[in-house]
Amino acid sequence: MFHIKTYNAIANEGLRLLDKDQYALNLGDDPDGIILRSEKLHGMAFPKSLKGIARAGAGVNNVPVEACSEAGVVVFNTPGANANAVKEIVLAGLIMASRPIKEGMEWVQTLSGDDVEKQVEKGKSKFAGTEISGKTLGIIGLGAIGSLIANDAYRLGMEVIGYDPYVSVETAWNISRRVQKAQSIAEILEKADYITIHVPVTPDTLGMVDEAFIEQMKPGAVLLNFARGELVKNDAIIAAVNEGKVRKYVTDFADEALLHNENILVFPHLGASTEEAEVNCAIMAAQTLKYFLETGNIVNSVNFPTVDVVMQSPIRLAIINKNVPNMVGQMSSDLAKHFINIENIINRSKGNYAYTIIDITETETHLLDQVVEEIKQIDGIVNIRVIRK
Ligand SMILES: NC(=O)c1ccc[n+]([C@@H]2O[C@H](COP(=O)([O-])OP(=O)(O)OC[C@H]3O[C@@H](n4cnc5c(N)ncnc54)[C@H](O)[C@@H]3O)[C@@H](O)[C@H]2O)c1
Ligand SMILES: O=C(O)CC[C@@H](O)C(=O)O
Repeated sequence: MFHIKTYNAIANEGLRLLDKDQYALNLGDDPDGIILRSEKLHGMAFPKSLKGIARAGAGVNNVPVEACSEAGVVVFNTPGANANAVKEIVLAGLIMASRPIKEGMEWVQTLSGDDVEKQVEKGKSKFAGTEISGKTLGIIGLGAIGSLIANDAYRLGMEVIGYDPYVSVETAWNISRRVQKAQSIAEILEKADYITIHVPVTPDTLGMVDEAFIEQMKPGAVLLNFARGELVKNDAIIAAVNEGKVRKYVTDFADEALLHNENILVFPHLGASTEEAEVNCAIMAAQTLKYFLETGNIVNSVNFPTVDVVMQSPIRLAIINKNVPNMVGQMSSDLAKHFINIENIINRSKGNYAYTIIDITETETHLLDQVVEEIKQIDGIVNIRVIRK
């Protein structure tokens, strides 16, 4: 029986994939796996039982990924599962930044009398806006979300220019050839009337929108941030909005300092909040975690390499080890010492850690226990799991 702890509202369509005869949900303090959305796990002491954490979403900055690697906990996310939801809200943000729709709708509710229609026609000029068609949209980060926005903004009549020095080949294939490729962020800032950012928070991107970034923007440009609050220095953007250098700042990340400013549109982290995205993310998170717990195979991990091998032997050893020389040699020789036959072995690394799967022939329990203990003693082994078919 695997124990799974959940945080935040995880759609039932995902949770119901964890069959009741094999999985217990939110029972006890020793989970094998965690499924969460935006709950912050920084500072959490990991129970020894914990093997995997699945983020039902794209960003993993609420999970202490490095500490997870050290503890041998595999962290997964759900690439692309909520991208369409974010794309749609960004398109709404582009239009809301261009036309005072919300203000107009609030005003119309204040009217009364038989001549509401006449009052509307007389007063509506205060709510005229501009169009996005013909304007230039700069996109920083052409991943799952940025690439969808690029294609649709182009279809809506915008000139689109994108910057992403690490774009994946798969995503690049999906981006319309009409989307121009910028060589630098400076090129985007020089040309764009609207700038939208879709990069993860990393040491490189943290606070990327600062005074120097804003200084390079076209006067009166609009900035949209549906990626993460930490990417933008709030003091800098508030000052720029107040001075009129930035026409509007549209963000999905609330902070008290951003509220009650007519030129800052704050959404309550709604980017992924659609029925479809919540279901997609929950299903992908549950499937990925289940696959890992049951087979040891890793897909969609942010801290360990993809290792996806059909299990053809009765016993699998799934080992997390430091990425240092001679780990596989030492593990193999421990098995050889006990005349245990290896049917398949694979070792892949990602950064400072590696994952090794060793499929072996049927082995008596006492012998298996002994060899597992010996492998655990090898310097550089983080943890080892025995999975039976
Ligand atoms: N508002 C929300 O509810 C919501 C929902 C989903 C995702 N997000 C945020 O959006 C981010 C992007 O999501 P995604 O699904 O598109 O992820 P993704 O991994 O598919 O795309 C991220 C892209 O950013 C690029 N990138 C990384 N560093 C860069 C840099 N310095 N300059 C330019 N490009 C860079 C990568 O190459 C990649 O193509 C997530 O990390 C998350 O923080 C927010
Ligand atoms: O779960 C959510 O509502 C937000 C998820 C989003 O921030 C993400 O990074 O995918």
